[in-house]
Amino acid sequence: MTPTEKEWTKSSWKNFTALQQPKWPDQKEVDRVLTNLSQLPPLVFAGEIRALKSLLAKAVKGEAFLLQGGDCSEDFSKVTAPKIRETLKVLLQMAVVLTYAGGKPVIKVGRIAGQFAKPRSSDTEIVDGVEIPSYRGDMVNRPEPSEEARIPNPKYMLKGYNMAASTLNLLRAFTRGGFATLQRVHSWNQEFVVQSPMGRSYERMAKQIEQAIKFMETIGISTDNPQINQTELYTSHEALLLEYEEAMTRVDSTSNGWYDCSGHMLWIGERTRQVDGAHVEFLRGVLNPLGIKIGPTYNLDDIKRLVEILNPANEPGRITLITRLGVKNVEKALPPLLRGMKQEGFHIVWSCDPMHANTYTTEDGHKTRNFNDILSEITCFFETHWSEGTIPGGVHFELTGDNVTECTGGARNIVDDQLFENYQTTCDPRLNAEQSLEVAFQIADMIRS
Ligand SMILES: O=C[C@H](O)[C@H](O)COP(=O)(O)O
Ligand SMILES: C=C(OP(=O)(O)O)C(=O)O
Repeated sequence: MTPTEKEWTKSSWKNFTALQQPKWPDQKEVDRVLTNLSQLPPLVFAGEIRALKSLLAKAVKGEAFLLQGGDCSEDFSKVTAPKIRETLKVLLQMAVVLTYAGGKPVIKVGRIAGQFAKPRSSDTEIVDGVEIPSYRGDMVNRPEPSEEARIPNPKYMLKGYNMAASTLNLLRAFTRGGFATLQRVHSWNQEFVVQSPMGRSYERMAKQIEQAIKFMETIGISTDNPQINQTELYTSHEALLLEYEEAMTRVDSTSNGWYDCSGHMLWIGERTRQVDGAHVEFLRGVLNPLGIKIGPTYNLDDIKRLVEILNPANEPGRITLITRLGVKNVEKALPPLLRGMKQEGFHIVWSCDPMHANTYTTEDGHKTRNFNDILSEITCFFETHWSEGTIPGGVHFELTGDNVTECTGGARNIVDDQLFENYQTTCDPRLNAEQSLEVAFQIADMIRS
C-alpha cells in the first residue's frame, strides 16, 4: 500500500512504517502525554500558516526569497531570553542584507520553537568504549553521554511543547513590539561582530538604511507603519516525532482543513522521506507548507512521486525542495533534478541547505563543516539554477547567534584545533553569528550581480 490509496486521517500514518521513532519504555505514559498535548492550545494558527504559504508562493516565481535557519537541535537549557534574542538578531541581520541586495522581500523562517527531535545515522554510539543509545533531541532523551540520560522520556514531549510556547511568545513580542523595527537595524549587530570586517560592512549598510528612513520622514512619508516597525518570523522544524505532530494537528474552524499547529512550516528529512513511509502519509494530510530534504543519492522518480503525493493540486508555496547535496556532488546531482522537476511543471520553491552533506569529523572527534565548502555549494546552487532557467528561491542554515566555534573557516579562519574553544552544539555544527553574516553578504554579492 502507498499513501493516497486510503483515506487520510491524522493517525493513518500508523498503518505505515515510521523510521527514526523513539523506543519509549512506557507506552501508558506516552498515551497520557499525548492526550494532554492534544488538549493544549495550538502553538501557531491556521491563518498564519496560510500567510506563510502565500509568501512562499511568491518565492516560487522569484518574487520573494526564503531564509530558513536556526539551531540544529534546540536545547531546553538554552531556551532563555538572551539566546532567543541573539538567534533572532542574526536572522534579522541576514534578512536585511539579503533584502537590500536582492530587492525583494525575504521570508524569515526559524528552525526554532520546535526543533527538538533528531534523526540519527546510528541507533547507538560508543562513548569511552561503552555503547549507549544515540541522543535524539531534547524531546526524546538527554545529550549527556550516559546510558541513563539516553533513555527516551515521553514527558520531554510535553516539556518541548512548553519550551516552544515560551519561545514563540518571546519571538512574537520581539517581532511586534519594536525590537525588529528597521529604525533599530544598528542594534542587531552583536558586540562580538561589530569590530569584525563583516560587522563593519553591516554597519555601513545599516547607516544607509537609516539615512533612507530619515529621508522618507523628512519629505513627509510616514515611517510609523508595520512594514517598518514590525516583522514576521515564522517557525519550522522537522516533523519527525509523528505522535507529537499528530497530537498538535487540529481542524481549522474557518476552512475545515487540517493543520499541524506545532509550527508554521514542517519539513521531512532525508532519512524519513520514503514514498511509502509513515512521515509522507502523515504530511500529505496537513495543509502546512512542507520542505523536503534531498540528498545526493536521490532517485528522481521518487522525488516526483513525493511531490505528487504531497501536493496533488500543484499548489504554489506548498512544497519547498531543500537540496543538501554536498560540495562534491552538487555540480553533478543538481542539474538532472532541476530538469526533471521542471519538465513536470511542478511549482516549487528551490532552497539550498549547504550544511548537511558537508559534515566531517576532525581527528579529535569534533563534527564540523568548512565555511568554504558551505559557500561553494551555495555558489554552485545559484549558478546551476541560473543556467537551467529555474529559480533559486531560498537558503537553509544551521546557525546560532552565539560566538561558537563549530564550523571551520570564515573571516576569522577558525581551524580544526580551535573547535574545542566554544563547541556547544548537541548534534551538528552551526555557523556562528559572524559566519552567518558573512555568508549573507556573499549571497548578497551573488544576487546583486
Ligand atoms: O541534523 C541532522 C542529523 O540529525 C544529523 O546530521 C545526524 O547526525 P549523525 O550522522 O551523527 O547521526
Ligand atoms: C536532519 C536534518 O537534515 P537532513 O534530513 O537533510 O539530514 C536537519 O536539517 O536537521
